Amino acid sequence: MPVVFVAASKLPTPFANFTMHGFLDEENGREHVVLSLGEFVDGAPVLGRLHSECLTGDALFSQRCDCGSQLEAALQAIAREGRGVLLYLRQEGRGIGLLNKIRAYELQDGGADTVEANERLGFAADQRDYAMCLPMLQHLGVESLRLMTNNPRKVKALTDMGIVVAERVPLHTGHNPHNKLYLATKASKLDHMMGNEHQGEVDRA
Ligand SMILES: Nc1nc2c(ncn2[C@@H]2O[C@H](COP(=O)(O)OP(=O)(O)OP(=O)(O)O)[C@@H](O)[C@H]2O)c(=O)[nH]1
Ligand SMILES: [Zn+2]
Repeated sequence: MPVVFVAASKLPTPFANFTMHGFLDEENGREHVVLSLGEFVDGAPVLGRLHSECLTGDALFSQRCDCGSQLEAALQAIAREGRGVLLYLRQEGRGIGLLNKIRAYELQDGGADTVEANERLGFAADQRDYAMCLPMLQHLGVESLRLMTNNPRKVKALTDMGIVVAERVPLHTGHNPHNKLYLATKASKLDHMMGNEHQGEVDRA
Protein backbone atom coordinates (compact mmCIF):
# COMPACT_ATOMS: atom_id res chain seq x y z
CA MET A 1 0.00 0.00 0.00
CA PRO A 2 1.48 3.38 -0.99
CA VAL A 3 1.83 5.12 2.36
CA VAL A 4 4.78 7.50 2.12
CA PHE A 5 6.73 9.46 4.70
CA VAL A 6 6.55 13.20 4.00
CA ALA A 7 8.27 15.17 6.80
CA ALA A 8 9.20 15.16 10.49
CA SER A 9 9.38 17.97 13.05
CA LYS A 10 9.58 18.57 16.79
CA LEU A 11 6.25 18.61 18.66
CA PRO A 12 6.55 19.98 22.19
CA THR A 13 3.52 19.06 24.37
CA PRO A 14 2.76 19.39 28.09
CA PHE A 15 3.78 15.72 28.44
CA ALA A 16 7.05 15.52 26.49
CA ASN A 17 8.89 16.91 23.50
CA PHE A 18 7.83 14.44 20.82
CA THR A 19 8.96 14.06 17.23
CA MET A 20 6.05 14.23 14.79
CA HIS A 21 6.27 12.18 11.60
CA GLY A 22 3.80 12.88 8.79
CA PHE A 23 2.64 10.26 6.28
CA LEU A 24 0.40 10.37 3.21
CA ASP A 25 -1.73 7.47 2.03
CA GLU A 26 -1.57 8.12 -1.68
CA GLU A 27 -4.50 5.82 -2.37
CA ASN A 28 -7.11 7.84 -0.48
CA GLY A 29 -5.33 11.11 0.40
CA ARG A 30 -5.52 10.48 4.16
CA GLU A 31 -2.80 12.18 6.22
CA HIS A 32 -1.59 10.22 9.26
CA VAL A 33 0.78 11.22 12.05
CA VAL A 34 3.08 9.44 14.47
CA LEU A 35 4.33 11.05 17.67
CA SER A 36 7.51 9.31 18.78
CA LEU A 37 9.76 9.60 21.79
CA GLY A 38 13.19 8.00 22.24
CA GLU A 39 15.16 5.49 20.18
CA PHE A 40 14.08 2.07 18.90
CA VAL A 41 17.32 0.67 17.48
CA ASP A 42 17.77 -1.82 20.35
CA GLY A 43 14.71 -3.76 19.11
CA ALA A 44 13.08 -3.96 22.58
CA PRO A 45 9.25 -3.82 22.50
CA VAL A 46 8.03 -0.24 22.21
CA LEU A 47 5.14 1.16 24.27
CA GLY A 48 2.63 2.16 21.62
CA ARG A 49 -0.92 3.12 20.74
CA LEU A 50 -2.95 3.10 17.54
CA HIS A 51 -5.32 6.00 18.15
CA SER A 52 -8.24 6.40 15.74
CA GLU A 53 -9.25 9.98 15.05
CA CYS A 54 -12.15 11.28 17.13
CA LEU A 55 -12.51 15.02 16.58
CA THR A 56 -15.29 15.25 19.15
CA GLY A 57 -13.41 13.41 21.90
CA ASP A 58 -9.81 14.33 21.08
CA ALA A 59 -10.32 18.05 20.40
CA LEU A 60 -13.83 19.10 21.51
CA PHE A 61 -13.91 17.54 25.00
CA SER A 62 -16.86 15.23 24.22
CA GLN A 63 -17.89 12.89 27.00
CA ARG A 64 -19.85 10.60 24.67
CA CYS A 65 -16.76 8.43 24.37
CA ASP A 66 -13.42 7.78 26.13
CA CYS A 67 -11.11 8.87 23.29
CA GLY A 68 -9.80 12.18 24.61
CA SER A 69 -8.91 10.70 27.95
CA GLN A 70 -7.25 7.68 26.31
CA LEU A 71 -5.20 9.95 24.06
CA GLU A 72 -3.94 11.95 27.02
CA ALA A 73 -3.26 8.86 29.14
CA ALA A 74 -1.32 7.22 26.31
CA LEU A 75 0.86 10.27 25.73
CA GLN A 76 1.47 10.56 29.48
CA ALA A 77 2.45 6.89 29.68
CA ILE A 78 4.90 7.27 26.79
CA ALA A 79 6.34 10.39 28.42
CA ARG A 80 6.78 8.56 31.74
CA GLU A 81 8.57 5.73 29.95
CA GLY A 82 10.68 8.13 27.87
CA ARG A 83 10.15 5.92 24.83
CA GLY A 84 7.19 5.07 22.64
CA VAL A 85 4.98 5.78 19.65
CA LEU A 86 1.44 7.05 19.16
CA LEU A 87 0.01 6.52 15.68
CA TYR A 88 -2.79 9.02 15.10
CA LEU A 89 -4.90 7.39 12.41
CA ARG A 90 -7.31 9.47 10.36
CA GLN A 91 -10.20 7.07 10.35
CA GLU A 92 -12.80 9.17 12.14
CA GLY A 93 -15.95 7.50 13.43
CA ARG A 94 -14.55 3.96 13.13
CA GLY A 95 -14.00 4.68 9.45
CA ILE A 96 -17.38 6.25 8.52
CA GLY A 97 -16.21 9.88 8.74
CA LEU A 98 -17.22 12.80 10.94
CA LEU A 99 -20.55 13.69 9.35
CA ASN A 100 -21.75 10.10 9.37
CA LYS A 101 -20.65 9.85 13.01
CA ILE A 102 -22.88 12.83 13.78
CA ARG A 103 -25.71 11.04 11.93
CA ALA A 104 -24.99 7.99 14.11
CA TYR A 105 -25.02 10.14 17.26
CA GLU A 106 -28.42 11.51 16.17
CA LEU A 107 -29.75 7.94 16.00
CA GLN A 108 -28.16 7.20 19.40
CA ASP A 109 -29.93 10.26 20.83
CA GLY A 110 -33.12 8.48 19.70
CA GLY A 111 -32.22 5.26 21.53
CA ALA A 112 -29.96 3.21 19.21
CA ASP A 113 -26.67 1.90 20.53
CA THR A 114 -23.38 2.63 18.75
CA VAL A 115 -23.50 -0.58 16.69
CA GLU A 116 -27.19 -0.36 15.75
CA ALA A 117 -26.73 3.26 14.65
CA ASN A 118 -23.91 2.34 12.25
CA GLU A 119 -25.92 -0.54 10.84
CA ARG A 120 -29.03 1.57 10.34
CA LEU A 121 -26.91 3.95 8.26
CA GLY A 122 -25.75 1.03 6.09
CA PHE A 123 -22.26 0.68 7.59
CA ALA A 124 -20.52 -2.16 9.37
CA ALA A 125 -20.15 -1.71 13.14
CA ASP A 126 -16.44 -1.02 12.66
CA GLN A 127 -15.11 -0.14 9.19
CA ARG A 128 -11.49 0.48 10.20
CA ASP A 129 -8.46 -1.26 8.81
CA TYR A 130 -4.94 -0.86 10.10
CA ALA A 131 -2.88 -1.62 6.98
CA MET A 132 -1.36 1.88 6.98
CA CYS A 133 0.36 1.09 10.30
CA LEU A 134 2.89 -1.31 8.78
CA PRO A 135 4.73 1.19 6.54
CA MET A 136 4.58 3.77 9.35
CA LEU A 137 6.09 1.37 11.91
CA GLN A 138 8.65 0.13 9.39
CA HIS A 139 9.73 3.70 8.71
CA LEU A 140 10.35 4.15 12.45
CA GLY A 141 12.13 0.81 12.82
CA VAL A 142 9.51 -0.55 15.26
CA GLU A 143 8.98 -4.31 15.04
CA SER A 144 7.49 -5.10 18.43
CA LEU A 145 4.92 -3.24 20.54
CA ARG A 146 3.53 -3.16 24.04
CA LEU A 147 0.14 -2.03 22.80
CA MET A 148 -2.10 0.22 24.87
CA THR A 149 -5.64 -0.86 23.93
CA ASN A 150 -8.74 -2.70 25.07
CA ASN A 151 -9.56 -3.73 21.48
CA PRO A 152 -8.54 -7.27 20.46
CA ARG A 153 -9.04 -6.39 16.76
CA LYS A 154 -6.04 -4.06 16.91
CA VAL A 155 -3.86 -6.82 18.40
CA LYS A 156 -4.96 -9.22 15.67
CA ALA A 157 -4.48 -6.71 12.85
CA LEU A 158 -0.91 -5.96 13.93
CA THR A 159 -0.05 -9.62 14.51
CA ASP A 160 -1.47 -10.55 11.08
CA MET A 161 0.82 -8.00 9.41
CA GLY A 162 3.91 -9.34 11.19
CA ILE A 163 4.28 -6.82 14.02
CA VAL A 164 4.91 -8.55 17.36
CA VAL A 165 2.48 -7.52 20.13
CA ALA A 166 4.65 -8.45 23.08
CA GLU A 167 2.02 -7.28 25.58
CA ARG A 168 -1.45 -5.72 25.63
CA VAL A 169 -1.58 -2.86 28.11
CA PRO A 170 -5.20 -2.01 29.08
CA LEU A 171 -6.21 1.63 28.79
CA HIS A 172 -9.14 2.14 31.14
CA THR A 173 -9.81 5.81 31.62
CA GLY A 174 -12.37 8.49 30.81
CA HIS A 175 -15.42 6.71 32.20
CA ASN A 176 -18.32 9.08 32.91
CA PRO A 177 -22.14 8.97 33.12
CA HIS A 178 -22.51 9.99 29.44
CA ASN A 179 -20.46 7.10 28.00
CA LYS A 180 -21.67 4.27 30.24
CA LEU A 181 -23.85 2.65 27.54
CA TYR A 182 -21.23 3.31 24.87
CA LEU A 183 -18.54 1.48 26.87
CA ALA A 184 -20.93 -1.35 27.79
CA THR A 185 -21.82 -1.82 24.09
CA LYS A 186 -18.13 -1.94 23.14
CA ALA A 187 -17.69 -4.75 25.63
CA SER A 188 -20.83 -6.71 24.69
CA LYS A 189 -20.90 -6.23 20.89
CA LEU A 190 -17.36 -5.32 19.83
CA ASP A 191 -15.43 -7.68 22.13
CA HIS A 192 -13.55 -4.88 23.92
CA MET A 193 -11.88 -5.97 27.13
CA MET A 194 -13.20 -3.49 29.65
CA GLY A 195 -12.67 -5.51 32.80
CA ASN A 196 -9.65 -6.24 34.92
CA GLU A 197 -8.25 -9.04 32.75
CA HIS A 198 -4.78 -7.66 33.45
CA GLN A 199 -3.77 -4.78 35.65
CA GLY A 200 -1.56 -2.68 33.39
CA GLU A 201 0.21 0.52 34.21
CA VAL A 202 -2.30 2.70 32.35
CA ASP A 203 -5.36 1.40 34.20
CA ARG A 204 -7.29 4.25 35.79
CA ALA A 205 -10.86 2.86 35.95
N1 LIG B 1 -19.37 5.23 14.16
C1 LIG B 1 -19.11 5.60 15.41
N2 LIG B 1 -17.83 5.86 15.73
C2 LIG B 1 -17.57 6.23 16.99
C3 LIG B 1 -18.57 6.35 17.98
N3 LIG B 1 -18.00 6.74 19.13
C4 LIG B 1 -16.66 6.83 18.87
N4 LIG B 1 -16.41 6.53 17.59
C5 LIG B 1 -15.12 6.42 16.90
O1 LIG B 1 -14.51 5.27 17.38
C6 LIG B 1 -13.09 5.37 17.23
C7 LIG B 1 -12.47 4.90 18.53
O2 LIG B 1 -12.77 3.55 18.65
P1 LIG B 1 -13.24 2.85 19.96
O3 LIG B 1 -14.09 1.68 19.54
O4 LIG B 1 -13.83 3.87 20.92
O5 LIG B 1 -11.95 2.33 20.65
P2 LIG B 1 -10.74 1.60 19.96
O6 LIG B 1 -9.81 2.66 19.46
O7 LIG B 1 -11.20 0.60 18.98
O8 LIG B 1 -10.15 0.77 21.17
P3 LIG B 1 -9.11 1.21 22.25
O9 LIG B 1 -7.76 1.01 21.63
O10 LIG B 1 -9.33 0.31 23.38
O11 LIG B 1 -9.40 2.65 22.56
C8 LIG B 1 -12.82 6.81 16.85
O12 LIG B 1 -12.55 6.85 15.45
C9 LIG B 1 -14.13 7.51 17.16
O13 LIG B 1 -14.37 8.61 16.32
C10 LIG B 1 -19.92 6.08 17.60
O14 LIG B 1 -20.85 6.14 18.39
N5 LIG B 1 -20.13 5.72 16.30
ZN1 LIG C 1 -14.33 9.26 20.66
